[in-house]
Amino acid sequence: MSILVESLTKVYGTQKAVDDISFSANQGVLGFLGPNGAGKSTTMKIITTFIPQTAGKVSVCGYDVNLQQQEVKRNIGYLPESNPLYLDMYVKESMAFIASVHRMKSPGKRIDEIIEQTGLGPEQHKKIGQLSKGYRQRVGLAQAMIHDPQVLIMDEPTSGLDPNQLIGIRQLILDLGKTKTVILSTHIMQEVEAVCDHVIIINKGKIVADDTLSGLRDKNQGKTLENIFIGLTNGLVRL
Ligand SMILES: Nc1ncnc2c1ncn2[C@@H]1O[C@H](COP(=O)(O)OP(=O)(O)OP(=O)(O)O)[C@@H](O)[C@H]1O
Repeated sequence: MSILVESLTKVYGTQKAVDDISFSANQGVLGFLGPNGAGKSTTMKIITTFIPQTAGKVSVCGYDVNLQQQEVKRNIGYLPESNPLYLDMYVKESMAFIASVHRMKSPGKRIDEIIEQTGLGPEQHKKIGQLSKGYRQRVGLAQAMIHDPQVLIMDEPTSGLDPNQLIGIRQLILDLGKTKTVILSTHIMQEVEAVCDHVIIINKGKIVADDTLSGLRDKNQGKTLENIFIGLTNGLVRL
């Protein structure tokens, strides 16, 4: 199992952001959905070792996020929601920097490969600060993928992109899901329909649906994914 989350809870002060959730993920694209404040980013930050949990157990490729952080980081790529980038660095220079953080030896070939894969070729000689939002997002993706991790966690990777760029990034996510485990957090239901095999819906820190996209549709015949989401996150339906 690539990702195993067991009875995970996170409390910030008096606020319970994640409340005793369990799920697993394997190769493919898992859509991680929920309304604002549901606990998605918190869960992703725990899986990627950025913050500790209050209770429960999380492992990535068999490695415990608390006890084996280096192994987890080696196996995971993370594109956070507001992705911090070094605006003064050139695209290629930034890739080389991230490769050095991962202690990659002779990363030149891999950098060229990832620039090609993320469609950054035409912009690769620019500074990150000179890039459009969509291309900056591609830089973030390229940085998350440079060390070829088995697991990729993406927090709203297509927010603010134009329709052409959206298609490009979605295709990339779809391709990644053929060999890797991808967790994709998004508010765009069309995107979920386009790329996800498996869907988890979280509401107020609790999982209210965990199913394949087709399973979810079968159980809610005639409803759009948007209506299923609204029903589940307003407490009207429980699966
Ligand atoms: N550092 C923090 N300190 C206190 N409360 C926090 C902190 N980070 C998140 N929270 C709270 O935890 C809850 C879950 O937040 P989280 O960011 O995980 O939600 P989300 O599902 O990612 O939302 P969104 O879709 O808006 O990004 C929210 O009520 C939020 O205010």
